[in-house]
Amino acid sequence: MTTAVLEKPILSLRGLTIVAPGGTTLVENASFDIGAGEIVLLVGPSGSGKSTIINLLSGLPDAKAGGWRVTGTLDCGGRHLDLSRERSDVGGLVFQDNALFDDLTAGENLRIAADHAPATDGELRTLATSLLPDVAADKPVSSCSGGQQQRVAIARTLLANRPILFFDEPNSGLDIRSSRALAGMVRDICKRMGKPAVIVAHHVEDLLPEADRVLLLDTRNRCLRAVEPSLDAIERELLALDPSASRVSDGPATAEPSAAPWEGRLPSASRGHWFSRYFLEYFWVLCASPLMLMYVAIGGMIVGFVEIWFGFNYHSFGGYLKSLLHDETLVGLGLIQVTVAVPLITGILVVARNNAIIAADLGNRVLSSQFRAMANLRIPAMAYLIGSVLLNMVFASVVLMAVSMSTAAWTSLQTWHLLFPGQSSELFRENFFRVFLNGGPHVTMDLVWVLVKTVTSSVVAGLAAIVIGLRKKDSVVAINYAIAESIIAGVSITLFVHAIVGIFQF
Ligand SMILES: Nc1ncnc2c1ncn2[C@@H]1O[C@H](COP(=O)(O)OP(=O)(O)OP(=O)(O)O)[C@@H](O)[C@H]1O
Repeated sequence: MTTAVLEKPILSLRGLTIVAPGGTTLVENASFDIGAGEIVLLVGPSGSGKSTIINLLSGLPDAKAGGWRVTGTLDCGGRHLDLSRERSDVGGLVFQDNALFDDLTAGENLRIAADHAPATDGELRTLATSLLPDVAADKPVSSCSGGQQQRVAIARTLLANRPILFFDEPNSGLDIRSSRALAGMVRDICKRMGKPAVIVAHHVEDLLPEADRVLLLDTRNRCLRAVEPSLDAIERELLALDPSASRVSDGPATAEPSAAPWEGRLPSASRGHWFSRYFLEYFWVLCASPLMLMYVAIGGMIVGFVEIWFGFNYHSFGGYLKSLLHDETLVGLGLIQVTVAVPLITGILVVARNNAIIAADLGNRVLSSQFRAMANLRIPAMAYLIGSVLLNMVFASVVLMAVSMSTAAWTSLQTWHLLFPGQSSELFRENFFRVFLNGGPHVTMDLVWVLVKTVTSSVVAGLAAIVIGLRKKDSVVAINYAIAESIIAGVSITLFVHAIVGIFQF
């Protein structure tokens, strides 16, 4: 472990130990100092813990959530933090994927950071906006180029006004010229602000000319140590840690990497396999998840209770004729429950929930370019995803209807027992299901109509959710709108289909 000795460090970290949830120690008792305006490159094998360290120092909750163990102390700006108890907030982090707020304009991304910063002076704002001469403040970030988005992300982090800047692989995916321009920009920022920057990078060549120091995360000794800031030296050190890596830090962090864990793990599979893979994924979420089953079961129970309770207690002839008209009332309530009430309520419940899921699922796939990736990889997205969704909407409508019908009938029976204690369940069954037990062609037709309206409303509502979900999405907010739209469209379609079929039915 090496501790750089600086006259006036901005940040002093002592005894940093990080243990990952699985029990792997990433660093042990590491210490380092960073001085004003310094640029430090943090290098190390893939998976060694570089991002974890800068996330931790930037105060990101997930760096310490879920079983991570961290110890060490940090001194920065006159504050002393015990990292085992306190969260560090000394770092402003530029995320690898920029993590811009895509529902805000470029200007708003900057303003919201400034508005939540401890203090931002005019000079800082000038510096931040000077990075964006070619970006209009009212430009949506989704229409900025990749380079512009990165500069918006850097400017936003500057305005957060934290003592140290952290960059997580800022030059991955940049060409040499852009990568050098980025390094120059970071140098300029550090000089003008007098703040240090720590850059996590795999491709260090273009960043090295601007770096003051290089720190290596040594996976063998689990320490952070200084390395000569030259490409040869860095390459040598990384190869020593991971002899199988052919290029700088592209190999995994394990001491003896091999392809063994992958052996036999990539068997080829037919299209049928992939269709069923997606089909089962949607089957679970749209049809068979315990939450869904519980949801429609409870829906059915409420219908079953309400129908019998109010059907008898608010009979048009009052309590006087309740017993006299008992049998015929039960017949009517049974017919309405099976052919109208349960299909309608269950249809609405299923479509509302599933349309939200479909719009969210497809919307996220659109936003994260998954359909483009599928097209590029010649994966038939329409067959796998859309086909699976529609088939599952049909399944869900029938299966869940059956669940809901059962719980509705059971609850009706229990409610009837409450109202007519001592009567036999047989009496209930004979009358409640009399129309269906007697059989006949009109009964079959009634049940066919139930099936028609159930499946039709589910498929048409599902199609609406698919169309809405597949529309272009620029932001998370667009997905939220799509979810709301698809619920409204789905429920309206269900009401409409049930009303129209009801007219034909009776
Ligand atoms: N949520 C998590 N739960 C368990 N282990 C995790 C979690 N997140 C990361 N890790 C593990 O912690 C280690 C360090 O991850 P980290 O992302 O910090 O590495 P890195 O050096 O930045 O890697 P790379 O250079 O490939 O981005 C890895 O071995 C990773 O598998």
